[in-house]
Amino acid sequence: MRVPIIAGNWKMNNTISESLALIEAILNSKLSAEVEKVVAVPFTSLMEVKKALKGTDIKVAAQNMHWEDNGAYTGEVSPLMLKEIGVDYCIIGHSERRQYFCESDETVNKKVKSALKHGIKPILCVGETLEEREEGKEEEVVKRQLLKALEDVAKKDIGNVVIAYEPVWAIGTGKTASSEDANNMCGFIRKVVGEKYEEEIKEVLRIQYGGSVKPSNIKELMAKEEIDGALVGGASLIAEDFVKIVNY
Ligand SMILES: O=C(CO)COP(=O)(O)O
Repeated sequence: MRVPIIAGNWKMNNTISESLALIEAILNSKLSAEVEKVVAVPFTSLMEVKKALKGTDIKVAAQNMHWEDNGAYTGEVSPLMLKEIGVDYCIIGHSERRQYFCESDETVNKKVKSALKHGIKPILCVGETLEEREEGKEEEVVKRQLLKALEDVAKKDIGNVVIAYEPVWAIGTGKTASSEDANNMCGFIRKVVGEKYEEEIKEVLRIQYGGSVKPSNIKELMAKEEIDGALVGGASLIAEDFVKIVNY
């Protein structure tokens, strides 16, 4: 049984006080205990949000990290710093980081390995652009991203990796991949990872869909065999919507 995992990616939104107000609003509602819940908040809010969530079953994620423990990397945040705060997960390789901040398959791989080494669970993002999909290359692109990101990742660690399939053209655009397309790609991801490791991995690997997930489409997505959760952007900034998505 794969426990469903719904994560809100706040992106570059919410100051510390705004973050705490959103957490308070979320905690005012009853959230399903059967779903693993994660909020990926800006670095500046991590510590306060972690404290505010103490005693709840909501996990905290960073949205990025450097792969080195420390060093001359001005402006970067290391896994040790995240670990001390008690961060549980870290989003790695989000398409916005690939697109705007030169994140490559190589740096994604370094970050995934570093996160695992430090006991931070990566939420590894993969997904094709519209152009790549129109050229029929979506599987080729996602397979390349996956195999490179998981290079030298040991079999014993793979159960701690969550994969998020986020087609770039569906992010923040209001366009959702059809539940069939999302399901097919999540199935393809499961197959690729199963081939790289072993068949049993397929049973435990959790794969999220991300891209314009809303209260109105979550049920249909989660009903699909291969989709184990969602990585939610815009809708996770509205407490009521996030709660509805978690309680799908
Ligand atoms: O990028 C996303 C989550 O990481 C998806 O964002 P939206 O839900 O705003 O489309």
